[in-house]
Amino acid sequence: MKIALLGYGKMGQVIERIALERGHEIVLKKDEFNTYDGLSTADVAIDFSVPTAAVDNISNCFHANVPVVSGTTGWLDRYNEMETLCKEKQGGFISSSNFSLGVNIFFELNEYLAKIMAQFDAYKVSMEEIHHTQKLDAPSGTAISLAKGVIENSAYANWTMEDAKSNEIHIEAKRIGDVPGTHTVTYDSTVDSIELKHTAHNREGFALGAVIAAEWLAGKKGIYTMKDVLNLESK
Ligand SMILES: NC(=O)C1=CN([C@@H]2O[C@H](COP(=O)(O)OP(=O)(O)OC[C@H]3O[C@@H](n4cnc5c(N)ncnc54)[C@H](OP(=O)(O)O)[C@@H]3O)[C@@H](O)[C@H]2O)C=CC1
Ligand SMILES: O=C(O)C1=N[C@H](C(=O)O)C[C@H](O)C1
Repeated sequence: MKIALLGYGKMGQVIERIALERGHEIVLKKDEFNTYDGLSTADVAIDFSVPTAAVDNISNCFHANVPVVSGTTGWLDRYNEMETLCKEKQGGFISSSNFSLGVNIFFELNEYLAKIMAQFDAYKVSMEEIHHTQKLDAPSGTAISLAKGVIENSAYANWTMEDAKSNEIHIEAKRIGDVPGTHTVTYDSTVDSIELKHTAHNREGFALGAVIAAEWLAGKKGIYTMKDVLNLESK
Protein backbone atom coordinates (compact mmCIF):
# COMPACT_ATOMS: atom_id res chain seq x y z
CA MET A 1 0.00 0.00 0.00
CA LYS A 2 1.28 3.51 -0.84
CA ILE A 3 1.05 5.86 2.15
CA ALA A 4 1.37 9.68 2.29
CA LEU A 5 2.53 10.95 5.68
CA LEU A 6 1.13 14.40 6.46
CA GLY A 7 3.32 15.48 9.36
CA TYR A 8 6.71 13.92 9.90
CA GLY A 9 7.46 14.69 13.53
CA LYS A 10 7.56 12.36 16.54
CA MET A 11 4.48 10.39 15.41
CA GLY A 12 5.13 10.54 11.66
CA GLN A 13 8.54 8.93 12.13
CA VAL A 14 7.21 6.03 14.29
CA ILE A 15 4.36 5.52 11.80
CA GLU A 16 6.88 5.39 8.92
CA ARG A 17 8.89 2.63 10.68
CA ILE A 18 5.82 0.53 11.46
CA ALA A 19 4.36 1.03 7.96
CA LEU A 20 7.65 -0.10 6.34
CA GLU A 21 7.80 -3.12 8.69
CA ARG A 22 4.29 -4.06 7.52
CA GLY A 23 5.37 -3.92 3.85
CA HIS A 24 4.01 -0.50 2.88
CA GLU A 25 5.69 2.23 0.85
CA ILE A 26 5.90 5.90 1.86
CA VAL A 27 5.25 8.17 -1.14
CA LEU A 28 5.17 11.56 0.63
CA LYS A 29 6.50 13.01 3.88
CA LYS A 30 4.79 16.40 4.24
CA ASP A 31 6.13 18.82 6.83
CA GLU A 32 5.62 22.56 7.28
CA PHE A 33 7.68 23.56 4.24
CA ASN A 34 7.26 21.09 1.35
CA THR A 35 4.37 20.55 -1.10
CA TYR A 36 1.69 17.88 -1.57
CA ASP A 37 3.54 16.45 -4.60
CA GLY A 38 2.95 12.70 -4.65
CA LEU A 39 -0.26 12.81 -2.60
CA SER A 40 -2.49 11.73 -5.48
CA THR A 41 -0.40 8.56 -5.99
CA ALA A 42 -1.14 7.38 -2.43
CA ASP A 43 -3.69 4.69 -1.53
CA VAL A 44 -4.20 6.38 1.84
CA ALA A 45 -2.85 9.36 3.81
CA ILE A 46 -2.05 9.55 7.53
CA ASP A 47 -2.17 13.02 9.11
CA PHE A 48 -0.31 13.56 12.40
CA SER A 49 0.63 17.21 12.07
CA VAL A 50 -0.28 20.36 14.03
CA PRO A 51 -3.71 21.83 14.88
CA THR A 52 -3.28 24.69 12.37
CA ALA A 53 -2.37 22.35 9.47
CA ALA A 54 -4.86 19.50 9.93
CA VAL A 55 -7.78 21.07 8.02
CA ASP A 56 -5.59 21.89 4.99
CA ASN A 57 -4.06 18.43 5.03
CA ILE A 58 -7.42 16.65 5.25
CA SER A 59 -9.05 18.91 2.62
CA ASN A 60 -6.19 18.26 0.19
CA CYS A 61 -6.75 14.51 0.61
CA PHE A 62 -10.45 14.81 -0.26
CA HIS A 63 -9.60 16.95 -3.30
CA ALA A 64 -6.97 14.39 -4.39
CA ASN A 65 -9.42 11.48 -3.85
CA VAL A 66 -7.17 9.89 -1.20
CA PRO A 67 -8.79 8.45 1.95
CA VAL A 68 -7.32 9.98 5.11
CA VAL A 69 -6.68 8.86 8.68
CA SER A 70 -6.22 11.86 10.97
CA GLY A 71 -4.72 11.67 14.46
CA THR A 72 -4.01 15.38 14.86
CA THR A 73 -5.72 16.91 17.89
CA GLY A 74 -6.72 20.49 18.69
CA TRP A 75 -8.65 21.25 15.47
CA LEU A 76 -11.99 19.50 16.12
CA ASP A 77 -14.00 22.75 16.23
CA ARG A 78 -13.77 22.39 12.40
CA TYR A 79 -14.69 18.69 12.28
CA ASN A 80 -18.18 19.33 10.79
CA GLU A 81 -16.59 21.25 7.90
CA MET A 82 -14.39 18.24 7.10
CA GLU A 83 -17.36 15.89 7.41
CA THR A 84 -19.30 17.99 4.87
CA LEU A 85 -16.36 18.13 2.45
CA CYS A 86 -15.81 14.37 2.79
CA LYS A 87 -19.44 13.72 1.84
CA GLU A 88 -19.32 16.23 -1.03
CA LYS A 89 -16.16 14.65 -2.49
CA GLN A 90 -17.24 11.08 -1.62
CA GLY A 91 -14.02 10.64 0.34
CA GLY A 92 -12.90 8.24 3.05
CA PHE A 93 -12.17 9.56 6.54
CA ILE A 94 -11.29 8.34 10.02
CA SER A 95 -10.38 10.82 12.73
CA SER A 96 -9.57 9.76 16.28
CA SER A 97 -8.04 11.53 19.25
CA ASN A 98 -6.28 8.25 20.05
CA PHE A 99 -5.54 5.28 17.77
CA SER A 100 -4.09 2.89 20.36
CA LEU A 101 -5.97 -0.34 21.05
CA GLY A 102 -5.54 0.21 24.81
CA VAL A 103 -7.13 3.65 24.77
CA ASN A 104 -10.01 2.48 22.58
CA ILE A 105 -10.73 -0.27 25.13
CA PHE A 106 -10.39 2.41 27.84
CA PHE A 107 -12.99 4.55 25.96
CA GLU A 108 -15.46 1.62 26.14
CA LEU A 109 -14.79 1.07 29.86
CA ASN A 110 -15.20 4.80 30.48
CA GLU A 111 -18.65 4.82 28.83
CA TYR A 112 -19.72 1.69 30.70
CA LEU A 113 -18.55 3.11 34.04
CA ALA A 114 -20.26 6.45 33.30
CA LYS A 115 -23.61 4.65 32.85
CA ILE A 116 -23.21 2.92 36.22
CA MET A 117 -22.01 6.03 38.04
CA ALA A 118 -24.89 8.11 36.63
CA GLN A 119 -27.08 6.35 39.23
CA PHE A 120 -24.94 7.51 42.19
CA ASP A 121 -24.96 11.20 43.12
CA ALA A 122 -22.38 10.71 45.88
CA TYR A 123 -19.57 10.55 43.31
CA LYS A 124 -18.12 13.46 41.32
CA VAL A 125 -16.08 12.71 38.21
CA SER A 126 -12.86 14.47 37.18
CA MET A 127 -10.06 13.78 34.68
CA GLU A 128 -6.32 14.25 34.54
CA GLU A 129 -4.07 14.02 31.50
CA ILE A 130 -0.25 14.14 31.54
CA HIS A 131 1.82 14.71 28.38
CA HIS A 132 5.30 15.80 27.26
CA THR A 133 6.16 19.49 27.34
CA GLN A 134 6.17 19.85 23.52
CA LYS A 135 2.44 19.20 23.26
CA LEU A 136 0.68 22.20 21.64
CA ASP A 137 -2.93 21.60 22.75
CA ALA A 138 -4.57 21.28 26.18
CA PRO A 139 -6.52 19.42 27.27
CA SER A 140 -5.55 16.45 25.14
CA GLY A 141 -7.91 15.20 22.47
CA THR A 142 -8.14 11.93 24.39
CA ALA A 143 -9.27 13.72 27.57
CA ILE A 144 -11.94 15.56 25.54
CA SER A 145 -13.11 12.22 24.07
CA LEU A 146 -13.26 10.74 27.58
CA ALA A 147 -15.29 13.72 28.81
CA LYS A 148 -17.68 13.35 25.84
CA GLY A 149 -18.04 9.65 26.71
CA VAL A 150 -19.16 10.60 30.22
CA ILE A 151 -21.44 13.43 29.04
CA GLU A 152 -23.25 11.15 26.58
CA ASN A 153 -23.94 8.61 29.35
CA SER A 154 -24.77 10.77 32.38
CA ALA A 155 -26.26 14.09 33.51
CA TYR A 156 -22.93 15.92 33.13
CA ALA A 157 -23.36 18.71 30.58
CA ASN A 158 -19.89 20.05 29.88
CA TRP A 159 -16.17 19.86 30.65
CA THR A 160 -13.96 22.67 31.90
CA MET A 161 -10.35 23.34 32.85
CA GLU A 162 -11.56 25.91 35.41
CA ASP A 163 -13.45 25.22 38.65
CA ALA A 164 -16.21 22.77 37.78
CA LYS A 165 -19.86 23.33 38.64
CA SER A 166 -21.86 20.30 39.80
CA ASN A 167 -22.81 19.34 36.22
CA GLU A 168 -19.33 19.96 34.79
CA ILE A 169 -16.31 17.67 34.49
CA HIS A 170 -13.01 19.18 35.58
CA ILE A 171 -10.03 18.29 33.35
CA GLU A 172 -6.52 18.96 34.62
CA ALA A 173 -3.71 19.02 32.03
CA LYS A 174 -0.11 18.51 33.21
CA ARG A 175 2.98 18.85 31.00
CA ILE A 176 5.96 16.86 32.31
CA GLY A 177 9.21 15.79 30.57
CA ASP A 178 8.68 13.30 27.73
CA VAL A 179 5.52 11.59 29.01
CA PRO A 180 3.86 9.92 25.93
CA GLY A 181 0.32 10.17 27.37
CA THR A 182 -1.37 9.24 30.67
CA HIS A 183 -5.11 9.63 31.26
CA THR A 184 -7.02 9.07 34.51
CA VAL A 185 -10.77 9.24 35.11
CA THR A 186 -11.61 9.52 38.82
CA TYR A 187 -14.95 9.23 40.57
CA ASP A 188 -14.55 10.66 44.05
CA SER A 189 -16.86 10.54 47.08
CA THR A 190 -16.27 11.38 50.74
CA VAL A 191 -15.66 7.71 51.54
CA ASP A 192 -13.73 6.34 48.53
CA SER A 193 -12.52 6.84 44.97
CA ILE A 194 -12.74 4.79 41.78
CA GLU A 195 -9.99 5.35 39.18
CA LEU A 196 -9.72 4.24 35.57
CA LYS A 197 -6.24 4.88 34.16
CA HIS A 198 -4.40 4.36 30.86
CA THR A 199 -0.64 4.82 30.63
CA ALA A 200 1.10 4.80 27.25
CA HIS A 201 4.69 3.55 27.67
CA ASN A 202 5.76 4.91 24.28
CA ARG A 203 4.23 6.02 20.92
CA GLU A 204 4.15 2.55 19.31
CA GLY A 205 0.51 1.84 20.19
CA PHE A 206 -0.75 5.12 18.68
CA ALA A 207 1.30 4.54 15.50
CA LEU A 208 0.35 0.88 15.04
CA GLY A 209 -3.34 1.77 15.51
CA ALA A 210 -3.07 4.50 12.87
CA VAL A 211 -1.43 2.12 10.35
CA ILE A 212 -4.09 -0.53 11.04
CA ALA A 213 -6.78 2.13 10.51
CA ALA A 214 -5.11 3.14 7.21
CA GLU A 215 -5.00 -0.49 6.03
CA TRP A 216 -8.71 -0.80 6.91
CA LEU A 217 -9.71 2.49 5.23
CA ALA A 218 -7.80 2.11 1.93
CA GLY A 219 -10.29 1.61 -0.90
CA LYS A 220 -13.29 2.64 1.23
CA LYS A 221 -15.51 5.72 1.04
CA GLY A 222 -17.41 7.18 3.99
CA ILE A 223 -16.80 8.44 7.52
CA TYR A 224 -15.75 5.93 10.15
CA THR A 225 -14.39 5.71 13.69
CA MET A 226 -12.00 3.39 15.50
CA LYS A 227 -15.07 1.52 16.78
CA ASP A 228 -15.62 0.42 13.15
CA VAL A 229 -11.96 -0.51 12.64
CA LEU A 230 -11.70 -2.52 15.87
CA ASN A 231 -15.25 -3.85 15.67
CA LEU A 232 -15.98 -2.57 19.19
CA GLU A 233 -19.60 -2.71 20.30
CA SER A 234 -20.70 -0.29 23.02
CA LYS A 235 -22.52 -2.11 25.81
N1 LIG B 1 -4.60 10.32 17.69
C1 LIG B 1 -3.53 9.78 18.27
O1 LIG B 1 -3.47 8.56 18.52
C2 LIG B 1 -2.37 10.65 18.60
C3 LIG B 1 -2.41 11.96 18.25
N2 LIG B 1 -1.32 12.75 18.40
C4 LIG B 1 -1.43 14.09 17.83
O2 LIG B 1 -0.72 14.09 16.61
C5 LIG B 1 -0.19 15.38 16.34
C6 LIG B 1 1.29 15.27 16.04
O3 LIG B 1 1.97 14.82 17.17
P1 LIG B 1 3.58 14.73 17.16
O4 LIG B 1 4.06 13.92 16.03
O5 LIG B 1 3.94 14.34 18.55
O6 LIG B 1 3.97 16.26 16.92
P2 LIG B 1 5.33 16.85 16.32
O7 LIG B 1 5.35 18.29 16.72
O8 LIG B 1 6.48 15.99 16.69
O9 LIG B 1 5.13 16.75 14.75
C7 LIG B 1 4.27 17.57 14.05
C8 LIG B 1 4.71 17.59 12.62
O10 LIG B 1 3.79 18.33 11.85
C9 LIG B 1 4.54 19.08 10.92
N3 LIG B 1 3.82 20.18 10.31
C10 LIG B 1 3.77 21.49 10.64
N4 LIG B 1 3.04 22.18 9.72
C11 LIG B 1 2.63 21.26 8.82
C12 LIG B 1 1.89 21.32 7.63
N5 LIG B 1 1.42 22.49 7.19
N6 LIG B 1 1.64 20.16 6.95
C13 LIG B 1 2.13 19.00 7.37
N7 LIG B 1 2.88 18.88 8.48
C14 LIG B 1 3.12 19.99 9.18
C15 LIG B 1 5.74 19.54 11.69
O11 LIG B 1 6.74 19.92 10.75
P3 LIG B 1 7.95 20.88 11.13
O12 LIG B 1 8.81 20.04 12.03
O13 LIG B 1 8.56 21.21 9.81
O14 LIG B 1 7.32 22.06 11.83
C16 LIG B 1 6.08 18.23 12.42
O15 LIG B 1 6.85 17.40 11.62
C17 LIG B 1 -0.57 16.23 17.57
O16 LIG B 1 -1.74 16.93 17.29
C18 LIG B 1 -0.83 15.18 18.66
O17 LIG B 1 -1.72 15.64 19.64
C19 LIG B 1 -0.17 12.29 18.94
C20 LIG B 1 -0.08 11.00 19.35
C21 LIG B 1 -1.18 10.08 19.23
O1 LIG C 1 0.33 14.98 21.65
C1 LIG C 1 0.50 13.79 22.02
O2 LIG C 1 1.60 13.32 22.24
C2 LIG C 1 -0.70 12.96 22.16
N1 LIG C 1 -1.84 13.45 21.74
C3 LIG C 1 -3.09 12.78 21.71
C4 LIG C 1 -4.11 13.55 22.50
O3 LIG C 1 -4.12 14.79 22.46
O4 LIG C 1 -4.96 12.92 23.13
C5 LIG C 1 -3.00 11.32 22.02
C6 LIG C 1 -1.90 10.90 22.94
O5 LIG C 1 -2.32 11.04 24.26
C7 LIG C 1 -0.58 11.59 22.67
